[in-house]
Amino acid sequence: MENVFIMDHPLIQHKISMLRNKNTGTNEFRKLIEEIAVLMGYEALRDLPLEDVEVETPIETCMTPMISGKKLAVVPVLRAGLGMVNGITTLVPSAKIGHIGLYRDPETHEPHEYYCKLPDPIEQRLIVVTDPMLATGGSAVDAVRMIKAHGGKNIKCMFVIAAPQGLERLHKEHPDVQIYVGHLDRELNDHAYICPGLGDAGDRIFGTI
Ligand SMILES: O=P(O)(O)OC[C@H]1O[C@H](OP(=O)(O)OP(=O)(O)O)[C@H](O)[C@@H]1O
Ligand SMILES: O=c1cc[nH]c(=O)[nH]1
Ligand SMILES: [Mg+2]
Repeated sequence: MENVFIMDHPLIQHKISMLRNKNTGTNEFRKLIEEIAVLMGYEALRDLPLEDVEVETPIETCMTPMISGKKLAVVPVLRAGLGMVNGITTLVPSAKIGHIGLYRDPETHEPHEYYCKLPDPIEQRLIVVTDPMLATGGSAVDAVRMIKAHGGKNIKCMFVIAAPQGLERLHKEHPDVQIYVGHLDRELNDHAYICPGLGDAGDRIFGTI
Protein backbone atom coordinates (compact mmCIF):
# COMPACT_ATOMS: atom_id res chain seq x y z
CA MET A 1 0.00 0.00 0.00
CA GLU A 2 1.39 3.37 -1.02
CA ASN A 3 2.01 5.71 1.95
CA VAL A 4 1.96 2.82 4.46
CA PHE A 5 5.23 1.94 6.21
CA ILE A 6 5.46 -1.06 8.52
CA MET A 7 8.58 -0.97 10.70
CA ASP A 8 10.91 -3.97 10.73
CA HIS A 9 13.76 -2.69 12.91
CA PRO A 10 14.69 -5.32 15.53
CA LEU A 11 14.88 -2.72 18.33
CA ILE A 12 11.30 -1.63 17.63
CA GLN A 13 10.08 -5.25 17.52
CA HIS A 14 11.89 -6.09 20.79
CA LYS A 15 10.46 -3.11 22.63
CA ILE A 16 6.93 -3.79 21.35
CA SER A 17 7.20 -7.36 22.69
CA MET A 18 8.12 -5.91 26.09
CA LEU A 19 5.08 -3.60 25.92
CA ARG A 20 2.78 -6.53 25.22
CA ASN A 21 3.78 -8.32 28.44
CA LYS A 22 0.99 -7.79 30.96
CA ASN A 23 3.59 -7.76 33.76
CA THR A 24 5.32 -4.65 32.35
CA GLY A 25 4.49 -1.91 34.87
CA THR A 26 3.47 1.70 34.23
CA ASN A 27 6.93 3.21 34.60
CA GLU A 28 8.61 0.79 32.18
CA PHE A 29 5.64 0.92 29.78
CA ARG A 30 5.89 4.72 29.56
CA LYS A 31 9.65 4.58 28.91
CA LEU A 32 9.22 1.95 26.21
CA ILE A 33 6.50 3.90 24.40
CA GLU A 34 8.77 6.97 24.38
CA GLU A 35 11.77 4.98 23.12
CA ILE A 36 9.68 3.40 20.34
CA ALA A 37 8.48 6.87 19.35
CA VAL A 38 12.12 7.99 18.97
CA LEU A 39 12.94 5.00 16.77
CA MET A 40 9.80 5.35 14.67
CA GLY A 41 10.27 9.12 14.45
CA TYR A 42 13.79 8.57 13.07
CA GLU A 43 12.24 6.52 10.24
CA ALA A 44 9.22 8.76 9.68
CA LEU A 45 11.31 11.94 9.48
CA ARG A 46 13.91 10.71 7.03
CA ASP A 47 12.39 12.85 4.24
CA LEU A 48 12.60 16.17 6.12
CA PRO A 49 13.79 18.82 3.65
CA LEU A 50 17.37 20.13 3.99
CA GLU A 51 19.00 23.34 2.87
CA ASP A 52 22.67 24.29 2.82
CA VAL A 53 23.63 27.01 5.29
CA GLU A 54 26.95 28.69 5.91
CA VAL A 55 28.79 27.55 9.06
CA GLU A 56 32.20 28.55 10.32
CA THR A 57 34.08 25.55 11.65
CA PRO A 58 37.36 25.97 13.62
CA ILE A 59 39.08 25.18 10.31
CA GLU A 60 37.16 27.06 7.61
CA THR A 61 33.76 28.34 6.44
CA CYS A 62 31.60 25.78 4.66
CA MET A 63 28.11 25.20 3.32
CA THR A 64 26.45 22.40 5.28
CA PRO A 65 22.88 20.95 5.36
CA MET A 66 20.33 21.83 8.03
CA ILE A 67 16.58 21.15 8.28
CA SER A 68 14.69 23.73 6.21
CA GLY A 69 11.11 24.88 5.94
CA LYS A 70 8.40 25.41 8.53
CA LYS A 71 8.75 23.63 11.83
CA LEU A 72 7.07 20.42 12.80
CA ALA A 73 3.81 20.06 14.73
CA VAL A 74 3.27 16.96 16.87
CA VAL A 75 -0.39 16.19 17.50
CA PRO A 76 -1.07 13.46 20.06
CA VAL A 77 -4.53 11.90 20.18
CA LEU A 78 -5.47 12.04 23.88
CA ARG A 79 -4.81 10.36 26.07
CA ALA A 80 -2.53 7.60 24.89
CA GLY A 81 -0.86 9.60 22.10
CA LEU A 82 0.69 11.84 24.78
CA GLY A 83 3.06 8.99 25.64
CA MET A 84 4.81 9.38 22.27
CA VAL A 85 5.26 13.17 22.27
CA ASN A 86 8.59 13.32 24.15
CA GLY A 87 10.01 10.78 21.72
CA ILE A 88 9.37 13.12 18.78
CA THR A 89 10.46 16.29 20.58
CA THR A 90 13.72 14.52 21.52
CA LEU A 91 14.39 14.46 17.76
CA VAL A 92 12.92 17.90 16.94
CA PRO A 93 12.97 20.02 20.13
CA SER A 94 11.47 23.06 18.38
CA ALA A 95 8.27 21.23 17.37
CA LYS A 96 4.95 22.84 18.28
CA ILE A 97 2.44 20.60 20.01
CA GLY A 98 -1.30 20.40 19.29
CA HIS A 99 -3.83 18.19 21.07
CA ILE A 100 -6.85 16.26 19.86
CA GLY A 101 -9.14 14.74 22.50
CA LEU A 102 -11.03 11.63 21.39
CA TYR A 103 -12.35 8.71 23.41
CA ARG A 104 -13.91 5.54 22.12
CA ASP A 105 -17.39 4.69 23.37
CA PRO A 106 -17.02 1.28 25.07
CA GLU A 107 -20.31 -0.01 23.59
CA THR A 108 -20.39 1.37 20.04
CA HIS A 109 -16.58 1.80 19.68
CA GLU A 110 -17.32 5.11 17.93
CA PRO A 111 -14.92 8.00 18.70
CA HIS A 112 -16.20 11.08 20.55
CA GLU A 113 -14.43 14.41 20.26
CA TYR A 114 -13.84 16.43 23.45
CA TYR A 115 -10.90 18.72 22.64
CA CYS A 116 -9.02 20.24 19.74
CA LYS A 117 -6.24 22.83 19.93
CA LEU A 118 -3.74 23.02 17.07
CA PRO A 119 -0.84 25.36 16.27
CA ASP A 120 -2.11 28.22 14.12
CA PRO A 121 -1.39 28.58 11.23
CA ILE A 122 -0.89 24.91 10.48
CA GLU A 123 -1.02 24.90 6.64
CA GLN A 124 2.76 25.02 6.07
CA ARG A 125 3.74 22.61 8.83
CA LEU A 126 4.54 18.94 8.71
CA ILE A 127 2.08 17.40 11.18
CA VAL A 128 2.93 14.18 13.00
CA VAL A 129 -0.10 12.57 14.66
CA THR A 130 0.78 10.14 17.46
CA ASP A 131 -1.36 7.37 18.94
CA PRO A 132 -0.04 3.98 20.11
CA MET A 133 -3.13 2.10 18.83
CA LEU A 134 -4.96 1.95 15.48
CA ALA A 135 -7.87 -0.44 16.08
CA THR A 136 -11.10 0.16 14.09
CA GLY A 137 -9.49 3.31 12.72
CA GLY A 138 -12.41 5.51 13.79
CA SER A 139 -10.31 7.75 16.07
CA ALA A 140 -7.49 8.21 13.56
CA VAL A 141 -9.87 8.97 10.67
CA ASP A 142 -11.57 11.64 12.82
CA ALA A 143 -8.26 13.09 14.06
CA VAL A 144 -7.00 13.54 10.49
CA ARG A 145 -10.37 14.98 9.42
CA MET A 146 -10.13 17.57 12.25
CA ILE A 147 -6.57 18.53 11.28
CA LYS A 148 -7.55 18.90 7.62
CA ALA A 149 -10.54 21.04 8.65
CA HIS A 150 -8.03 23.43 10.32
CA GLY A 151 -5.99 23.57 7.09
CA GLY A 152 -3.42 20.81 7.74
CA LYS A 153 -2.10 19.30 4.51
CA ASN A 154 1.15 17.48 5.12
CA ILE A 155 0.22 14.77 7.62
CA LYS A 156 2.01 11.69 8.92
CA CYS A 157 0.44 9.31 11.47
CA MET A 158 2.44 7.08 13.81
CA PHE A 159 1.00 4.01 15.57
CA VAL A 160 2.93 1.49 17.65
CA ILE A 161 0.41 -1.29 16.88
CA ALA A 162 -2.28 -1.46 14.18
CA ALA A 163 -5.04 -3.90 13.27
CA PRO A 164 -5.48 -4.66 9.54
CA GLN A 165 -9.03 -3.28 9.62
CA GLY A 166 -7.99 0.12 11.02
CA LEU A 167 -5.02 0.42 8.69
CA GLU A 168 -7.18 -0.24 5.63
CA ARG A 169 -9.85 2.21 6.78
CA LEU A 170 -7.43 5.05 7.52
CA HIS A 171 -5.58 4.52 4.23
CA LYS A 172 -8.86 4.37 2.28
CA GLU A 173 -10.35 7.52 3.84
CA HIS A 174 -7.09 9.54 3.82
CA PRO A 175 -4.87 8.07 1.06
CA ASP A 176 -2.66 11.19 1.07
CA VAL A 177 -1.59 10.62 4.70
CA GLN A 178 1.62 8.69 5.38
CA ILE A 179 1.03 5.97 7.96
CA TYR A 180 3.85 4.49 10.08
CA VAL A 181 3.14 1.31 12.03
CA GLY A 182 5.46 -0.38 14.55
CA HIS A 183 3.77 -3.77 14.16
CA LEU A 184 0.74 -4.99 12.23
CA ASP A 185 -1.25 -7.32 14.50
CA ARG A 186 -3.67 -10.13 13.62
CA GLU A 187 -7.22 -8.85 14.20
CA LEU A 188 -9.76 -7.14 16.45
CA ASN A 189 -11.77 -9.03 19.07
CA ASP A 190 -15.50 -8.58 19.78
CA HIS A 191 -14.74 -5.53 21.95
CA ALA A 192 -12.69 -3.97 19.13
CA TYR A 193 -9.42 -4.53 21.02
CA ILE A 194 -6.34 -5.43 19.02
CA CYS A 195 -5.19 -9.11 19.25
CA PRO A 196 -2.63 -9.92 20.54
CA GLY A 197 -2.18 -6.18 21.16
CA LEU A 198 -1.13 -4.79 24.51
CA GLY A 199 -4.47 -3.98 26.17
CA ASP A 200 -5.64 -0.41 26.69
CA ALA A 201 -2.66 1.80 25.89
CA GLY A 202 -4.00 4.86 27.73
CA ASP A 203 -4.70 2.91 30.91
CA ARG A 204 -1.27 1.29 30.82
CA ILE A 205 0.58 4.60 30.22
CA PHE A 206 -1.27 6.48 32.94
CA GLY A 207 -1.79 3.60 35.40
CA THR A 208 -5.59 3.91 35.39
CA ILE A 209 -6.38 0.19 35.04
O1 LIG B 1 -9.03 2.81 16.18
P1 LIG B 1 -10.06 2.99 17.24
O2 LIG B 1 -11.05 1.85 17.26
O3 LIG B 1 -10.73 4.31 17.20
O4 LIG B 1 -9.30 2.82 18.64
C1 LIG B 1 -8.08 3.42 18.91
C2 LIG B 1 -8.22 4.50 19.93
O5 LIG B 1 -8.57 3.92 21.20
C3 LIG B 1 -7.63 4.33 22.19
O6 LIG B 1 -8.02 5.47 22.83
P2 LIG B 1 -9.16 5.47 23.96
O7 LIG B 1 -10.50 5.71 23.38
O8 LIG B 1 -9.01 4.22 24.79
O9 LIG B 1 -8.82 6.74 24.81
P3 LIG B 1 -7.63 6.95 25.88
O10 LIG B 1 -6.38 7.13 25.09
O11 LIG B 1 -8.07 8.16 26.61
O12 LIG B 1 -7.57 5.73 26.76
C4 LIG B 1 -6.36 4.54 21.38
O13 LIG B 1 -5.39 5.29 22.06
C5 LIG B 1 -6.88 5.18 20.12
O14 LIG B 1 -7.06 6.59 20.23
O1 LIG C 1 -6.47 -2.73 21.61
C1 LIG C 1 -6.79 -1.54 21.78
C2 LIG C 1 -7.83 -0.92 21.04
C3 LIG C 1 -8.12 0.38 21.25
N1 LIG C 1 -7.45 1.07 22.20
C4 LIG C 1 -6.46 0.50 22.94
O2 LIG C 1 -5.86 1.15 23.79
N2 LIG C 1 -6.16 -0.79 22.71
MG1 LIG D 1 -7.91 3.94 26.32
